[in-house]
Amino acid sequence: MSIDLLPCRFSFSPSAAARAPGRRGITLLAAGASPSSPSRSRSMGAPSVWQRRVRAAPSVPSKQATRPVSDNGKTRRRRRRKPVEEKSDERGCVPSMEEASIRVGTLYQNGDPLGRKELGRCVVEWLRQGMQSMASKFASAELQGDMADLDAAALALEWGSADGMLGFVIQAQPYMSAIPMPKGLEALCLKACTHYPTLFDHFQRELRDVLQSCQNQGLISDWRSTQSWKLLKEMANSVQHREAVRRTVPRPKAVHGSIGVSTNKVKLMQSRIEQFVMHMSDLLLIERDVELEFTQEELNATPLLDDGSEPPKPVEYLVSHGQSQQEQCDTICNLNVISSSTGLGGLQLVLFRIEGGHKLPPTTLSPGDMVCVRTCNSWGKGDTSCMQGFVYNLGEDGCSITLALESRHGDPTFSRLFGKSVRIDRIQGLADALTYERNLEALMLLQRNGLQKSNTSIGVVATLFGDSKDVMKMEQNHLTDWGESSAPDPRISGRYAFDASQLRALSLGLNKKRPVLTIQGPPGTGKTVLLTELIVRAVQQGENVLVTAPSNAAVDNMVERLSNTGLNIVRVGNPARISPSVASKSLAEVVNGRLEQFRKELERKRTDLRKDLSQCIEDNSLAAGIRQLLKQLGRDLEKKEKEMIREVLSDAQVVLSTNTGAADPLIRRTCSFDLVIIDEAGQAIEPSCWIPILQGKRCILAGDHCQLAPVILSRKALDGGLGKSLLERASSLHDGLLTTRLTVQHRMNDSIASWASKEMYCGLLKSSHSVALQTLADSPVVKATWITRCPLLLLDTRMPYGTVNTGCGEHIDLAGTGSFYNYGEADIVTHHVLNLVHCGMYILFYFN
Ligand SMILES: Nc1ncnc2c1ncn2[C@@H]1O[C@H](COP(=O)(O)OP(=O)(O)OP(=O)(O)O)[C@@H](O)[C@H]1O
Repeated sequence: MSIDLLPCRFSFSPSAAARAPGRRGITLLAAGASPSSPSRSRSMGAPSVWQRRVRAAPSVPSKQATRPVSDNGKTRRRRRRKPVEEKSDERGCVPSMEEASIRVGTLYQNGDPLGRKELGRCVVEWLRQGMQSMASKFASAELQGDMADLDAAALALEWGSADGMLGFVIQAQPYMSAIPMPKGLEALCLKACTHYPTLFDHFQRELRDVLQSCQNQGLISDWRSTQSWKLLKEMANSVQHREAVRRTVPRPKAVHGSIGVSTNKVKLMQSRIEQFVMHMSDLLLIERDVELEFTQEELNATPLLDDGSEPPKPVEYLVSHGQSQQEQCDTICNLNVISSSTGLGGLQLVLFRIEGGHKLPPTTLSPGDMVCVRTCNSWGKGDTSCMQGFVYNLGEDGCSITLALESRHGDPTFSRLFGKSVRIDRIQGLADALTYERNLEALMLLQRNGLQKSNTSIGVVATLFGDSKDVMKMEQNHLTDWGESSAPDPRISGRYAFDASQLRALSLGLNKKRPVLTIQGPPGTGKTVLLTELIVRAVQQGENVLVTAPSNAAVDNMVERLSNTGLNIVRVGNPARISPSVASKSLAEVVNGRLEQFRKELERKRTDLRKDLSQCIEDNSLAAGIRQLLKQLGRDLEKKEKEMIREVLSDAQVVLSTNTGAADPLIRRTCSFDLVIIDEAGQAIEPSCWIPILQGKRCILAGDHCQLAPVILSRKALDGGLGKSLLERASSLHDGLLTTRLTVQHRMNDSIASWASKEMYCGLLKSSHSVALQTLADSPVVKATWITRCPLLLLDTRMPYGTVNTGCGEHIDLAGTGSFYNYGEADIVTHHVLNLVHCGMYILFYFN
């Protein structure tokens, strides 16, 4: 998973670890924050399983320092590694032909760590270096004293679960990808670095070495009594861990019977998946590094007070005189934590007020905005470590703001907020650690489970990674069917008179035996209308549906459309990011609504018990009993909430979330879906689509890859293919078998549509006769003038012979943003819009 697939040179340099995130400016400490490559000088994230509790520490033992030390303090060199190190110095670690030809498929799948025999020395050495870097990071946290903040029990608990083990594998990836893979052995490396027992084995060994080295340097007295080692042992003793590493029965092999193709073909598919996963993981990491870099630039760009003008009263100054700075930067300084409570889904809702009871400065922050939260000094200068959160709401009194944070009490960074001055900054491009982790996790699940018999989406995976012959074979074996559905005639719809291309899409989409359908629809061809109809009919034919989209706005749009269909729908997601217009369908609101009575009753009991407690004269057993009862009430509420969430989700006919949101354990653990529908799929990167897809038996992707593509910041990731959506990839597979096109647009005058049709859609986009000739003047509220009768107006700012009109030349922004300005053109557009408004367009717009 390295970016550059160079032949490996195993001359380990401590720089990989020394350039650890903690050395650099800001360290993002979001809950679930994921690591970025520790060896990339530009990256700044840090391992999340660890980092959730452990801040990146600067000093990392070097290779010399990590040399094993015997208990008597003398250096003991590990004999079995010596030849590798010596040889690699001479010629690099170039695999032999024999090694390079090791078939990944021949590796056994049980829980024993993979050894040198299976992996070969180059891969073993590669693993060693990656795990050494991770172990060094962990040990340095111990040296820094940050381990004291660790909630060891919680960490052990987390580790001792299937999720925790997967989490460990994910956390290890950046360290592994920081080390170039031995050339020709990439698939083997990928296999090894996703095999939990192997990774754990190497990590354990390296941590021991690092700690021993610290002892040798006099930095710790006894490596065995360090917290990190004890914690590791505790984890290793957990039942889950032991089960995972001692599984002697091989994992169920990919069963060709369930997709009807030969074992060899399944192996080929698996190796295609592995290559895909490796490539995408690389690209995700590259993109994440650039996001982090961008984020840091934004954070660094947040202006601080001018050093030369020291204000006498810093808080007053910031609140009054510093308003414009704060407003401009969407920053609020000098906030204090007032209270915190747990919201649905485990989010911490933290209420902040400005010190001294001042009003908040004017701000453009609004609910749903992503912010960075950190402590600051009285001059507003922010700390280097920050947490990620969302604006939940702004207090009506204008003095408070509530943020939803994913971090919890007990997390060092979270706890640090209490009693301190806090500042929050809106960061437009704040790298979302959780999204990165979830995308990566989806890729790993695809690789690990994609072709397992137990995987409900095996048909989808086989279709998207098999060749055309495989797809034909699946059909011959009656496992799939690519024809139209035999469901009730889709022409009978109370809502729309669908055009022929829409009817075909409906019919294909309702075929339960079709694993994949992509619906490509140019603008205005009725994708949203069609999906709504499809969902209603899918539910009618007994399917339960997961609907996702890359953005919250697109999901909310679908929620709105489905709201009046009578279906039982639930919108899952961060309440702060759900549009108020559909909040009534959100999981939080539905659950809260159903629990209202229970809560009231519980509150009444609590009040009575508190009254009783206040009447206890002594702190005797009666008082203790009452306190116990109060605690029990809290537990009852938590339990009831969980039950209710489960009930609401399993009752729902349609669950809606963003692609990333579909990884929410609430959905994963509670629901299984017959059909997954991804709207605006042309705007989603492929890894994110695998999050929902792996949760359903079949999938439908709708969108238009000729419109907006996924937003990718890194040129390298874009060139590598991260910007190519699954919609686009699937449309070109199997001679177009997976795709259908909507060809009639129902929105605009034909003069507009035909231009788009010619330029973008090979002339295939036609206009519905109901709109083909319509102009603004046809509206009863718009005055008919030449402007409103003109369906397409092109304003050319050039003079005859090509010279540009005065004032219409382009100017580059002198501030160096790279933006261009054209005041002349802006004037012309303003003038035109004013003309339209005078003709009544405002009223038309208002009613439309
Ligand atoms: N069969 C139809 N008959 C009449 N009107 C239709 C039909 N299908 C779609 N429309 C109308 O066409 C317009 C565009 O539909 P819709 O928003 O579903 O298209 P879309 O493909 O999702 O658009 P976009 O690409 O902008 O997202 C809407 O006003 C819708 O009511």
